[in-house]
Amino acid sequence: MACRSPRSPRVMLPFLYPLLFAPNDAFRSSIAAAARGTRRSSTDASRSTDSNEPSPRSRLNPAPDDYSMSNFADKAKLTLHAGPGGHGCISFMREAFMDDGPANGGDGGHGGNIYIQAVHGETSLHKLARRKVVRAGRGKSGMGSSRSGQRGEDVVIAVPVGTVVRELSRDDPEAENRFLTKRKRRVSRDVQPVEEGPDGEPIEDPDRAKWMLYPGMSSSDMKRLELPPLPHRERLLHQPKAPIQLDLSRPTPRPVLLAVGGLGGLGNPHFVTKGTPKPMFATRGERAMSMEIELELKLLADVGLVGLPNAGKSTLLRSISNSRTRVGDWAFTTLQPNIGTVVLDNNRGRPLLTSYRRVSAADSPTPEDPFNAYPRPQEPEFERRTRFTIADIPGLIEGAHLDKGLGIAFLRHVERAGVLAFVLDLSAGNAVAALKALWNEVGLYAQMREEEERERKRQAAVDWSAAAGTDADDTTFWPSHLTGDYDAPVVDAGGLHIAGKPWFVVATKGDLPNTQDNFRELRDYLAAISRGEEKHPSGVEGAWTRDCAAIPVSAINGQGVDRVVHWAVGLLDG
Ligand SMILES: Nc1nc2c(ncn2[C@@H]2O[C@H](COP(=O)(O)OP(=O)(O)OP(=O)(O)O)[C@@H](O)[C@H]2O)c(=O)[nH]1
Ligand SMILES: [Mg+2]
Repeated sequence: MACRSPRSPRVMLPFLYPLLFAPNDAFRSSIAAAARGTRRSSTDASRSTDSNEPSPRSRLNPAPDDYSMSNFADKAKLTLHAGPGGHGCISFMREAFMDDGPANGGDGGHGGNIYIQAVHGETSLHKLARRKVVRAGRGKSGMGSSRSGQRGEDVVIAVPVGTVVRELSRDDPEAENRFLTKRKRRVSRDVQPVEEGPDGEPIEDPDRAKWMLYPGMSSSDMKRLELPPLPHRERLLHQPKAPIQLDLSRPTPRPVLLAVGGLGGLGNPHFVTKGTPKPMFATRGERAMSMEIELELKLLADVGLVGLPNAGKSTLLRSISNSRTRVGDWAFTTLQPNIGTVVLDNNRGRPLLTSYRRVSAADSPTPEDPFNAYPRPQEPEFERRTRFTIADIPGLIEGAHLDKGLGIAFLRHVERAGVLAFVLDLSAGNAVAALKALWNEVGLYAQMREEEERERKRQAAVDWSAAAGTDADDTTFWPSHLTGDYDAPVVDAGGLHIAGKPWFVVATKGDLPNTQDNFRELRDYLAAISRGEEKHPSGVEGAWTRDCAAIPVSAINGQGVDRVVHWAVGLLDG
């Protein structure tokens, strides 16, 4: 068959087989080296022994544009609007030979609820941060012929595992109304009810606004109309008490309720009595509650990498996981946290390491779970660990805890890691000094977080339960510090929640010349800490100093990195 291409097939050959047409041998050999996976110390031409040769690119020494980056946000503020209930209907049966039939107005549908659920697969809050407002569906109003309105659609907000939810404020008009009605009833029991205002005008009953009157009624009929007491209705789901504080540190098996939709109004058949066979009224649907919440994502990695900028954290992550994080020979290459997964299997079906992790909810780091989002097994369970995750964050600089550089905003991602790995560049000055500087920043950050947490707990001690929902009474409506029984919780200061974690040092760039002495000094310093001769570098009393190790690696060559995996797993298993 004739070739369809108008061009000669020879024209395409250089594109299809570039090696055959390579201009010189250097190009050919560099391709071959890359294909063999040969890794070479690179990066800095001045450091390189053969500075004229361009550094061969590999997975561990990629070009600065060879990386994958996705949108990422670790904070979001959302305004939630639960769905208002649909109104009840005022209607009467009309049929042939029955022009004045019984009441047959349908009930309004309930408003939609808003839930939150932590799921695997979500990795960022950027979509929610952009969305800002979440609305559940409004309940449809009831219709004639006893047709009830449709229920408003529920909304489930899917968030990544590791999201912390905090309620900032809420506005629940119905709860306020219930509280006021309750108080009014209590007052009217003791004092004669006042029927007229100062100008002689009758005071409008606040409950009156909850009724829908037949539109064809004359105004005099409306004035004369005696409305029955509002029916007391229990919601099927109770609005969670304020303030909502959730730590979704594991996937939630079912969605957790945040804001409950308003009840639908009742149709006029509900109010048929002997005295009122044709009620010309029905109730309105409840107004919806709205709430402002703050979401904060604390990525949940097993190991957190902490280091100065350009120390080689991302290269290390690439060397032990399949991460495609960006690597470059300048500070702040990494601008957002990356999570890499280390698979403990050499892909031959045989595990490289045997490791077990505890999966008991009761023993997990006590997530605040007032809504019983997690079923809690009593007995601790162990599960074979087949993988663990590592978080790589932007480098920390001195003063990071004062928000210098980028690191502080991301330290929260390593805050909850089980193990901290300090990555130190052996070729960049004294490693001991660098370790002390890093621990100093981390320690100060930890203290700052604890202070913040204390402040939050102090705020949470204020009981705004009347705004929370249905069971308001006089003593709980006012914040408890105003009623005099406020007692600030006492929390230990000192940053132990981070300094108490197991940690080790990865001394990287060991392939560069003149790094041995630096490593030796670092190793001796860590040994002295383990023996108790030196203080923990953070200076925090009672910090973890059991077995402080330094592992020399050359991440760019993939040398020594297996030990990092073994050591991390050893610490994770405890
Ligand atoms: N010679 C040598 N160079 C390395 C090694 N590890 C990393 N590098 C180089 O050091 C430079 C910085 O590496 P990165 O992994 O981007 O460092 P980082 O700590 O993630 O930097 P930031 O994201 O900016 O904090 C890159 O040019 C790497 O190629 C190593 O083991 N040996
Ligand atoms: Mg990096």
